[in-house]
Amino acid sequence: MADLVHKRGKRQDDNGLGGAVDFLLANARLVLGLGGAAVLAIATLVVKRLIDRATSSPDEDDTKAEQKSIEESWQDLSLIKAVPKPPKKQSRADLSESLLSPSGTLPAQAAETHGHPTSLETPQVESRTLLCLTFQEKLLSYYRNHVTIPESDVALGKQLAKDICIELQSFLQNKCPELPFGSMFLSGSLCDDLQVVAADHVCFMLPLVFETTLWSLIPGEDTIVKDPQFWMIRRTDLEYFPRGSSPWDRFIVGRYLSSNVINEALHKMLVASVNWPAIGSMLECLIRPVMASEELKLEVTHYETQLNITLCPVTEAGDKVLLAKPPKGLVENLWRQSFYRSEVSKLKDLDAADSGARQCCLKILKGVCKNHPFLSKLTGSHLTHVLLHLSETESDWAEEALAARFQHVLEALVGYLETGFLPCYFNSQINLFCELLEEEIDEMGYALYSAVSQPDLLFLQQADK
Ligand SMILES: Nc1ncnc2c1ncn2[C@@H]1O[C@H](COP(=O)(O)OP(=O)(O)O)[C@@H](O)[C@H]1O
Repeated sequence: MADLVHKRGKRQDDNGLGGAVDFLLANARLVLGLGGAAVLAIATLVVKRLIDRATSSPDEDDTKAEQKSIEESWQDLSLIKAVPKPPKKQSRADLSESLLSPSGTLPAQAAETHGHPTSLETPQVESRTLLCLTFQEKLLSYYRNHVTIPESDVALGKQLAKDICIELQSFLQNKCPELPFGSMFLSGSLCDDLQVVAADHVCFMLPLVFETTLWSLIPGEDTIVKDPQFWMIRRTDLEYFPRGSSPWDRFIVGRYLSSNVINEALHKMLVASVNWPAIGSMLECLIRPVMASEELKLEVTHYETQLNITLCPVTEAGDKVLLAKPPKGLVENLWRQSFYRSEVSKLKDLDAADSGARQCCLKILKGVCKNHPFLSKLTGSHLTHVLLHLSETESDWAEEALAARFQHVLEALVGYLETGFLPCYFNSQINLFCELLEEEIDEMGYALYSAVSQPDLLFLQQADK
């Protein structure tokens, strides 16, 4: 009984909070204007959902509660939408349908009609077209003024990284001459002209060379994780070539080469063995290994320049590139297949073939996501795969179609977030969203859903930062 009274009391509190949030949302538009209200609404909705989650009692029907709160959230969002409210209740599942419905003329469609105006077009469509033209200009100006990094900064970052890379390679060779490392090299967006806003991070790829006869790959689907993005590296022929025959045998757990044990050994060396102060003073910079990090990271300060370096142990097996980067909080022996090289070269090839603006579109999106309160978990890799999927159905990637394509990417992203599944372009069984939390997916969904009808919001939130 006391329990029931407690629950009732709690529900009343919840209602009070929910009512206050709804009142706030309904009135924000009057006080703050549309843009301000939208920003406030997204933030408020996330808080509301967190409150919902935190206060919902465990014995409630979880599925029902989840469905209701998603429905309410989309309804709340319709309070701030610039486009007319859809006639029926919106749910997450209806979203892409309504975004793509012919009755709700999209800015993207309007942008495409711009080049071919017909006398039948209503003034309403023309004014939308005009809006989109302005948006195209805004995108290009954002690209020039916020996204693009001065060449001198890129060159400085690369030079600094190269110098540190040489020092680290020679340390590793001296410290562990028995381990067959390949030549360490610089990689990532800084080297592929795909970095945005600031030249602030780079990867050191450290190749691990294995004896092909002693190691074999086990697909992730055949392991307990059942995920095709991950692989295990199994030691074979232990009967004929006992433990110790391979220099990598000391990193075996069970019969498998442990990515985690290799990372731990390297972490120890980075933190305790490398003489960073000496290397730093020689290169006129301050180098600090990051202690509490799941990845192997170095923070470098060189006058005004800040550079984050990630050391990525990597091995190639046939056409596969595997990183010693196990899935978060799961089996430690796993190796992650990286599609970085394939995705970047595919994108560049497509642009080269039709003088397309895919890379420009990608960089604008990366710029937007980089400092966005809810979108920072969307990586360059996620965005690249969305662009590659979209390139299958959209053929016009000329710069003049940038606003339309940008809009389409936002819509496609909302669609993938709805299902919580972003298929890898090179293997549709792999879900590139699989490591995102449900809350993160929801937050991104809200932010992008509102951005579809008001893409300016994305830039507004940047300016506010
Ligand atoms: N040559 C490579 N081979 C395999 N994976 C790579 C390579 N270069 C980079 N990566 C992976 O790609 C990820 C993204 O690279 P990064 O430069 O951080 O791109 P972004 O700026 O888009 O985040 C890195 O974390 C790394 O794991």
